[in-house]
Amino acid sequence: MIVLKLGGSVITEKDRPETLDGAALERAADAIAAALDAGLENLVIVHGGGSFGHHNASEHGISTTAGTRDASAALDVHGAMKTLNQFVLSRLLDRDVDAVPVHPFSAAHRDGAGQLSLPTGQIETMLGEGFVPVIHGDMIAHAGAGATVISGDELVAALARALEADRVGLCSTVPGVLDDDNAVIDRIGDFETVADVLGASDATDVTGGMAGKVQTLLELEAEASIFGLEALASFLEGENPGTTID
Ligand SMILES: Nc1ncnc2c1ncn2[C@@H]1O[C@H](COP(=O)(O)OP(=O)(O)OP(=O)(O)O)[C@@H](O)[C@H]1O
Ligand SMILES: C=C(C)CCOP(=O)(O)O
Repeated sequence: MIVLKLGGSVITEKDRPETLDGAALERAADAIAAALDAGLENLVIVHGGGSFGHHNASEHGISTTAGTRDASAALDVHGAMKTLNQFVLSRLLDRDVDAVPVHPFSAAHRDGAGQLSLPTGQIETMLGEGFVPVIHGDMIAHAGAGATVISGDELVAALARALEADRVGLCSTVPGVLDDDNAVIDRIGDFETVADVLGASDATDVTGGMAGKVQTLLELEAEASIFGLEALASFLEGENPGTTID
């Protein structure tokens, strides 16, 4: 079982609202289709927002903790994420990947303590029937707060736990987590050691950028890799490119 996130920073032009990076998405779709053709099974794809979702959420003052009870604001963010999801699906379908959507707003929620509930029976059934589920960062109902943002990174962690993933990969716009000299850090085992070099995203981002990503992945039992688009094929072939978080 592999849970793979396509970072919004890779598949979109993150600093230009609602702009796809078509060439990057096609490269990612090529690598995924080739891996499936070569026999890869049980792949769940998660994608982030990039320039879809983050700008809308930021304009409405919505984050993972600050919610809204205004349905049109929630649907503005959700709609942007569904638009991006449609782009991802169509590029995969063009390559004969049997990709199908999963929209968290209709399935997941947080309780009053912020604890996430994400049903996965539908995803397991999709996998069992040979589909490739494609789920995305979204809005979800949040008890006491209206609706808040759920990041793709949080979905990756929840899915990795629930599906007992063997491998977890985050394909981002950087070749890994970078140190002060912009060199890729090979392995990260605790937050404190790298806290000084971890920042937010360079672009508008309501879910915490690299710091949030590393923190979420450190809580996972499974090892996770953060790598760039050039290393996606090698990750899908079984290697651990970029930075390993364990
Ligand atoms: N030490 C670091 N090493 C690498 N990137 C870092 C570091 N500190 C901050 N960053 C920023 O983190 C960004 C990656 O996080 P971001 O959340 O934007 O990625 P993503 O998951 O690909 O996108 P999205 O959140 O839109 O899905 C990089 O583009 C960079 O701007
Ligand atoms: C709706 C939004 C903004 C979700 C974003 O998910 P992420 O890009 O993985 O942080």
